[in-house]
Amino acid sequence: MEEQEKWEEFLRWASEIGVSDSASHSSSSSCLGRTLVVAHFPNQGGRGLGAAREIAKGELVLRVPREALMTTESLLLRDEKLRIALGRRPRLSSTQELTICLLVGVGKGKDSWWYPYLLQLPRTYDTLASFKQFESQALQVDDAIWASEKAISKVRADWKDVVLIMQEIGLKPQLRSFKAWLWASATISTRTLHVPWDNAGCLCPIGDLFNYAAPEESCTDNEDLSEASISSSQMLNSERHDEKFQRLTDGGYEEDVNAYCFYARKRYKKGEQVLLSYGTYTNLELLEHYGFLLDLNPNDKAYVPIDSRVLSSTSFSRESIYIQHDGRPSFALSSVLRLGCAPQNSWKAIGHLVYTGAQLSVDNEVSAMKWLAKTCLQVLRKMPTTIENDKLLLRFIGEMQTFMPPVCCFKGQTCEREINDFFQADGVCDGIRDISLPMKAKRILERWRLAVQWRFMYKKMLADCIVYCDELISGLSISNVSGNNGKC
Ligand SMILES: C[S@@+](CC[C@H](N)C(=O)[O-])C[C@H]1O[C@@H](n2cnc3c(N)ncnc32)[C@H](O)[C@@H]1O
Repeated sequence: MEEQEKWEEFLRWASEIGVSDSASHSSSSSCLGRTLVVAHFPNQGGRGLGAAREIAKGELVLRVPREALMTTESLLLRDEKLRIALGRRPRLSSTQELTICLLVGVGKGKDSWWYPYLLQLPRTYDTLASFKQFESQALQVDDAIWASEKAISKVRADWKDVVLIMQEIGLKPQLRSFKAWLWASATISTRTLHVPWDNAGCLCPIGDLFNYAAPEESCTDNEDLSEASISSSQMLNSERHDEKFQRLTDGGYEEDVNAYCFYARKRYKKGEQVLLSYGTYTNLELLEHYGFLLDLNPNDKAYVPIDSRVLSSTSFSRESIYIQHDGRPSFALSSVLRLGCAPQNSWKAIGHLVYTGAQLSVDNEVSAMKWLAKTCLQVLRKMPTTIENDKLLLRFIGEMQTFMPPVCCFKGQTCEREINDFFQADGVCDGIRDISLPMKAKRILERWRLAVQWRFMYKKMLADCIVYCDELISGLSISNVSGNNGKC
């Protein structure tokens, strides 16, 4: 079957089971077309859902009935043998169960009820768990390397746990392999949506085509519902779901209608991509769970080492002490630094002031900012490459992704060693012919690009923090001098 045919078959199947982008009932052969269309958005997730018309903020844009959702429960309902096998293993995690169920579903081929949906799933993913040693090392920052190594060993341990069960239930050897497990776990990690009855969540046909945008803090007034040109029934829906604007995600399972419902988080023009917030994630978390990064992520964070004595003398959690995406210290980081730069014997007495976020004194503020700038600089200096090196390397990787320049092109470049390491990495040179890279090498190249982009953005946050601190210090010094002048 041609790709187009498979796709139309999928939309027909979804329409027949009640998936719809329209509030009014329709017997159309496609579940989309009235509010949403599938389109390609090269810089924002590739395949995604675009607005088929102007969409008002708060409007219901898609409804996926419970029957269409692929969950462990719905899969087990259709497979008694599997239900009995899993029933005998109560120690499996809900995600392990769903992963096995998904592989069993894939193994059924055309006999699976979800076959048209399964055919549309991506073949590969770039989540941290799929990183090999070369890509993990390319992250350069210990915490990030550790996160990727942890993700890799977790997915392997989960697989080892269930190999016997998969054999027992007669899963074909290629579906029992680690490669298949990695694929199924990444499918679940990147595509499941929350449901109240299962921690593993659900796979939601059509609903999982929404690409991600980070949640915004507040919605602008000029996008108010009253201005939107929506019908009264849509308005009713909008009013009913007013509270959803306050939430971090804009879709959810609704018991009263037995369906997963998705709402527009803002007004969309025709043709614009309709995006969904899966939650608040740093770039490392996005990479870990979804295999991509945002160039501009308002929730990104960089952690710097802090003296444990200062840390333990406040009640701020370690997670709250970070540099923000724009280089500014978080409230907790500023507070902790102010305390750390004050004499230790005064910590108890000034603790309450620190929690209010107030500056203690100009000198204290300058010391805190100096300490932060110095720490960022030390961290940057310890990195194997600079921001400029990474920028250049990203350019080279981009070029290598479109055409393969001869290796001698990189001779003498600062990133020559890392490029050589790429060619030494497992699988890159297998089957390499003149200028075209084999598929496996292209996958490694993409994951390497993500790793370099991640470390580049991490370093950029530290560099921006230095600029922020320097500006603050000079501002404070000027006002201090003029203040002193005034006194004199
Ligand atoms: C739920 S799926 C969204 C649909 C997906 N693009 C598809 O073709 O099926 C989530 C995946 O889409 C991609 N994605 C989503 N939002 C993205 C974004 N803003 N930028 C880049 N990739 C994104 C990532 O690969 C992610 O794992």
